[in-house]
Formats: sequence, structure tokens, C-alpha cells
Amino acid sequence: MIELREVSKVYRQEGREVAALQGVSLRVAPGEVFGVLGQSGAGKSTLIRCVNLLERPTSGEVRVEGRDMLALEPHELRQARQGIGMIFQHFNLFSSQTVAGNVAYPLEVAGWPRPRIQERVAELLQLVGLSDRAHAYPAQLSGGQKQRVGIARALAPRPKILLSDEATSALDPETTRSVLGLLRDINRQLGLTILLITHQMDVVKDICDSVAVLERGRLVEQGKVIDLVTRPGSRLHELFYAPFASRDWPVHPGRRLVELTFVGEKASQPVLTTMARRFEVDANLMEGSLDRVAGAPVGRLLFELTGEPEAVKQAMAFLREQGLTLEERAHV
Ligand SMILES: Nc1ncnc2c1ncn2[C@@H]1O[C@H](COP(=O)(O)OP(=O)(O)OP(=O)(O)O)[C@@H](O)[C@H]1O
Repeated sequence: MIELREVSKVYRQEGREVAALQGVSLRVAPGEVFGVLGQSGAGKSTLIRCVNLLERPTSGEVRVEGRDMLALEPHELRQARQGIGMIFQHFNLFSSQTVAGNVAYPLEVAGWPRPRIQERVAELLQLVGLSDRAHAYPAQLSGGQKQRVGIARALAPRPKILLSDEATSALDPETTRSVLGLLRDINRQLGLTILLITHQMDVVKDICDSVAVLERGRLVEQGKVIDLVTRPGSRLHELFYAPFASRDWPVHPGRRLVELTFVGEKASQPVLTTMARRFEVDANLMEGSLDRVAGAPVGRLLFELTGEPEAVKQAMAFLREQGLTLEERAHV
């Protein structure tokens, strides 16, 4: 488990102060994939580096697996870091070492005996699908393969936690999907807790269970991804559906433009048909989308509802009773 309590970080440079983090508190449960989403400069790198103390907070508390990280002696901190793997945007591989050499490196530092290292490296390369590239050098690999080596190296000492610092930002969309798939598999197979930072909504959507939104050093929201995405008014919902919401829909006088969000297999179309029949209203579909969020189908429909005011009111109440989230976007 990772816990940050009221963590602040101020950088001092040439007499200038930058408050990179301000009173950040978050809790990452064991075994979950937790994403921190934010724009460039929001403080994401600072936050993730405060977990393994590559960066020391100016104030606040950092607890990993119950240990107060800021109270550890240097040798205790080195030991604690064995339990926290990290992967990076630009992979940070040793270019003069082979794939096997890169993966073996943390085990050599930790003093593992040679035969055990060889065994572990073979196991890890198999896990990340690179058994046939053990003797290749990083320059001979694609970006996706390099990140797989980075993942194998991070997992070598059997950490319980993996920190991912924009691990897919330098990859194309397809490679991103395959690396995220690998991270998800590892999370499930090994019960690994993953804390990742990203500026990409798709990363949050594809693999995160929980998310925190970081803006100018402050957390503005955190919770389960599925709950926040389907909650109109949340920051995540706004970011997720930004292209949709920005459209200027023509709404005819006296009509209502309604946004409906649904999770799981709740089929919205039969519900709309039933509603239209039962209450003598018309639902004129304007746009819809179906996404997978944290593995679950999430749908969103935008439609114009017309009919007698009382019938429209009852129809909307009916939709809410079906467990669908309704938001009125306009009422002219
Ligand atoms: N070593 C440093 N010295 C001074 N200021 C720093 C240092 N590192 C980061 N900052 C500043 O702290 C703020 C947060 O930076 P940080 O790198 O944590 O953000 P980020 O969200 O990771 O951004 P990016 O995605 O661009 O890396 C920025 O204003 C940045 O300029």
C-alpha cells in the first residue's frame, strides 16, 4: 500500500521558488492500478519520485507498505527500494549491455548468486515475451521492446510495487496498447500494485482502477475511474468527454437535450424505446459512444427529448429509476 499525506514539494532555484506539489494526499490500495493524470508541469514526476524518495518532499508523510519512508536510514531506504520497481518514459537502459545484462543488473547489485540470476532473467524475458532477444542490444530493439526490457528489469527483484513514469508516452498507439496490456497482465498475475503517472486519458481508461487528477500541484479529484467517468460534473467526466461536450448543439425551443450515461450491459436502446412508448415522448438520438473503461462497457448518449412537459418529466424519472445517469445539457 502507498500513502501520501499532505505532501508538499517546493523547488528552490536561483532564488525562485516553485511549489510543485501542495498538500497532496492519496492512498493506493494493494493490487490496484492507480493513475495520476495531469498536464505537463502539473507535478506528476515530482509526485511519483516522492514515493521512492528520488525526490524528498519538503513536508508531509510518505508511507509504503506501512513504512514511514522519510524516517528510514540510508541502508533501510536502499532495502525498501528493492520492493519498489520503476519504469521510465525513455526506458533508461544501458546501451552497452545486452537485454539479459540490463535485466540482470539490479540482481547483481543486490548480490544474487550467478545461477539464480540467469534463471530469473530467463523467467522475466519469457514473461515480457523477449526470450529470443536476450543477446540483443537496446539499439537493436523497437520502443515497445525496450519498454518490455525496462519492465523485466523493474520486476527482477520481485517488487510489490511498480512505479511507471509516463512509460508509454514515447510509444505509438498500438505499442502503447500492447505495453499497457502487459502491465495489466502483470498486475493480475503477480498481484503487483502499480502507480502510474500519465497525461493520456486513454492510459487511465485502459488500465487504471483508480485515478487522481493533478492540476498545478494539487489533487482536484480522486476515486474509482468507472465512478468518476460516469459522474457528470466530475473533472474526469469533463476530460473524458471533452470533444463531445464542446459541441454547440442546436436545441429547438421547448425541447430538452439530455445526456445519458450507463455502465455495464444495461442496454439503453430498449429502455429508450420503452420510455418513448410508455410516456408518449420522442427521444431523438443525436450522438452516442461506447467505450471500455477499466474493462467495463460505458456508454453515453445525447438525445433530444420532446413531448408534453409532464410526460417528459415522468420519462426522465423513469430513466433514473432504471439506474441510468441523466444530465440535462440544455432546456430552451
Ligand atoms: N529540479 C527542479 N528544479 C526546479 N523546478 C523543478 C524541478 N523539477 C520540476 N520542477 C518544476 O516543478 C513543476 C512540476 O514539475 P514536474 O516535472 O513534476 O511536472 P510533470 O507534471 O511531471 O510535467 P511533465 O509531464 O512535463 O514532466 C514544474 O513547474 C517544473 O518546472
